[in-house]
Amino acid sequence: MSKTGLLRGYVVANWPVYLVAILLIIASNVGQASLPRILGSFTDQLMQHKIQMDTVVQYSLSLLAIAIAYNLLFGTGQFMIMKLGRRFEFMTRERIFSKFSELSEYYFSKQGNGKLLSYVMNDVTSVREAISNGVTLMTNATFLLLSCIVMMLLSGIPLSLILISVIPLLAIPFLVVFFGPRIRKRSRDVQEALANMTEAAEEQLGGIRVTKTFAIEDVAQERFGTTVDAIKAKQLRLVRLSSLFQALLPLLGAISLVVSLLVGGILTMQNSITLGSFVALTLYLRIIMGPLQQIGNVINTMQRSGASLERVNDLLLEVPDVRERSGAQPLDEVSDISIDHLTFTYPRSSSPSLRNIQLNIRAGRTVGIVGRTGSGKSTLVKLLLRTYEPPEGTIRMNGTDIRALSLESLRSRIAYVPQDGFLFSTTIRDNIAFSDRNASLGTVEHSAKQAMIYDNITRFPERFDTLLGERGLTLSGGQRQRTSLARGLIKKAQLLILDDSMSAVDAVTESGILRSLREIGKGKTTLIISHRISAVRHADDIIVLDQGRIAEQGTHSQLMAANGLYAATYRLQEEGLHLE
Ligand SMILES: Nc1ncnc2c1ncn2[C@@H]1O[C@H](COP(=O)(O)OP(=O)(O)OP(=O)(O)O)[C@@H](O)[C@H]1O
Repeated sequence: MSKTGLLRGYVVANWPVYLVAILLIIASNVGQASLPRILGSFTDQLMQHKIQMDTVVQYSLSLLAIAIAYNLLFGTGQFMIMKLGRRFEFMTRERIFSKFSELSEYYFSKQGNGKLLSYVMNDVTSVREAISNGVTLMTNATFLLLSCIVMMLLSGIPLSLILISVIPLLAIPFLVVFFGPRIRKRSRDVQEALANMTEAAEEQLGGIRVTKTFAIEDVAQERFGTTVDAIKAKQLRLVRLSSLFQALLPLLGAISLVVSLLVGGILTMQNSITLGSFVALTLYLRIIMGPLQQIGNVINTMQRSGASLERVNDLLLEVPDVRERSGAQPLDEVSDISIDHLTFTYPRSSSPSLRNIQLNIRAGRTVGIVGRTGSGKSTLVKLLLRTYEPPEGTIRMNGTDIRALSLESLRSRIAYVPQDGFLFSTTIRDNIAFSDRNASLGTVEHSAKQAMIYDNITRFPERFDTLLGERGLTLSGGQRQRTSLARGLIKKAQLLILDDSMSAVDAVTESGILRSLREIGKGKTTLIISHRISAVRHADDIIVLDQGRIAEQGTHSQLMAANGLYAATYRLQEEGLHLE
């Protein structure tokens, strides 16, 4: 797809409708362009005192018929084009959203949500305006102009007079060529500044609680002000240029009217042309002024939307970092997982986050992963889920490289519970039954019990139908974490990964959840990542990560006997518990 392929594709797919709409607009213009001719001939008959009452009525009815026909034809054509524009808007928003679902975490970490929202809102609207108003006005202006010139010739106005009068208009294409690209460039700058502002607004709103607790509203305001100032400057640059362009076109129209008055007036005085022709000529030029103003407007809009269209196209052309190979195999079940010489460096990072990891996880076992913050625990999980692509051949499930598996089958076999489980603005029930919308209330309740959140939920007046988020209740950090845990536990997956998912619960609740996990974990492979040794001590195998390497590995008792990093951490945490 080229830079404008999205729009071209749409227009090509809908060409019959566009064609009919454009023909209707053209027909309406032809009708309107006959007005001055009729008025010119009326003037001539008036001058020759040939006018009777029935002629006056006839002329009036002709004008009325033209007006009605114009409105019907133009209105229908415009409606068809506007409708296509709206459809384009909806379709593009859907395509952008589906692109968002395709793109990987790395892309989102580079862009920021505000910028992406700006694509969906500002850019798509701008393109829609151009293809709705733009196509209508451009067709209208071009054909009204052409029809007027043809009608002038048909009205018996001498060709030389028409040519002299329209000479100033020949400058229009040059102005378009000069101003067009410049307006487009400045429009792109404005759209990018708008995206930055949306991003800044989103960030400031997201962090408003932190800002308030630190009492630094002034600093936040100033930061936001800087992004607004950037838009102001860029928008001013754009407005200056587009206003100049828009003013020049009617000026050319006015010059052409002056020329026609001057030359036409002299010719009329010399009786070289009739008064009717003179009236018709000036009326035609007057009619042409409208389209000229419109063309300026439309070209401005089109240049602006051209910049937006390029941005939307760039987004749609973005190739996801993690993508499925052609012929990707489905993963039927997760049995053994083998990790072989896995070294991984994040795209914008200079040093590896994981170094030479060698690990075999047998089906049905529970593996604990502990390690200091930043030791690479979550990175390992992200690679298992292919949130980031692991190097070729380093992670295999049932002997198959996970890069050869279909993403959908891989992820649907894994229930992943992150530390900060995002909850949607819907009911608690819907949040828990996220992977299976048809799960019965009984199943949802069972998972809530396993995640030790059931009692909290039943204390809310609306129990599982309690709304969360913007229009509902705000859960505490620990409640949120356990609701997210219930969402993971309900998923019928063979591999369960808990990534520090119990960090915000107290020791008693944690031991309750661990009891449930031992029950749920039967026949499942479970990975428990935690800072707290209490969460992993009963695991079949425990990995201690340190600076991206496996520093120690064994059961709790083996690691305690080894008296290394694990044992030291255990003693420290036990001490902490006693102090509590
Ligand atoms: N998206 C990213 N881009 C670049 N570097 C990253 C990214 N995510 C994590 N890192 C880096 O990779 C290293 C390991 O991070 P990781 O999140 O895996 O640690 P962790 O052991 O899970 O830490 P914690 O216990 O604090 O969650 C850290 O040095 C971190 O800065």
